[in-house]
Amino acid sequence: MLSVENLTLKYGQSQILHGISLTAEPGKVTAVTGTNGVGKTSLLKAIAGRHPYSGGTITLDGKPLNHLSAFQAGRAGIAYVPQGREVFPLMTVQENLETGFACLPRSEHTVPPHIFDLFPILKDFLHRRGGDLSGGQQQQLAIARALISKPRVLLLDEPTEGIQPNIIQQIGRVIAQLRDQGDMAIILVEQYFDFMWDLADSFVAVQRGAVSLAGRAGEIDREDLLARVSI
Ligand SMILES: Nc1ncnc2c1ncn2[C@@H]1O[C@H](COP(=O)(O)OP(=O)(O)OP(=O)(O)O)[C@@H](O)[C@H]1O
Repeated sequence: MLSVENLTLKYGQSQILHGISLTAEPGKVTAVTGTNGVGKTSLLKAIAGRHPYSGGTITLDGKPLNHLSAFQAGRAGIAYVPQGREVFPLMTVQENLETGFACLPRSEHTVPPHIFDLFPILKDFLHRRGGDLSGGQQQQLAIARALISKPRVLLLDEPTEGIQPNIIQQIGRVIAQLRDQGDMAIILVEQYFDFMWDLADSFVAVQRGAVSLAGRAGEIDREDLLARVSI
């Protein structure tokens, strides 16, 4: 289980996260939602070692992850799918997938076949350049690349942003499949309300860098949550 406690984060003098706490359990989707600029991406970056946090703790299965670098976080089992996907446009799909090997020992540098069961289109397009894929295909590639390291925690930052509806559905099915495997904790940052409402096992609403509402599916009131994440 990933546990974040009282996390604070600053950009220069400006404090963005004011003591965020959440837990993400294996086999569950934890949705983090909120309007633009409340600090959702900053939270994921802190967990993924992409930006230093100024206070609080992050633990994985009880073991503190003390201000890890992105590489160390990857080695510890945390994979991050950034907002905007960050696919390398001039590299092929195969080469993009291979960048996911960075945190793995050389003996494990193979793309597991189940990646192509989840995303068959990537097998067909292995030799296409990343930049020639559609937005939805790039999103699938970005998730597949993150899965290469067999993470224990998968961080997804707005996977539906700018994606056509049929691919959104497909991405939803993949997230549900990964959740149902039972061994991966998934943190889904998402503003597409119905998508995350249908998928998540628990919810964390963030307002101005702090948690304003949190609870499990079934316990949380839909309208209450919706009101907190709407402009
Ligand atoms: N590198 C940075 N330097 C300074 N300020 C930043 C930086 N990155 C983000 N911010 C600011 O921090 C705040 C939180 O940004 P963040 O991207 O974490 O929010 P968010 O909830 O993910 O928003 P969005 O949904 O628009 O991605 C915003 O006010 C943003 O302008």
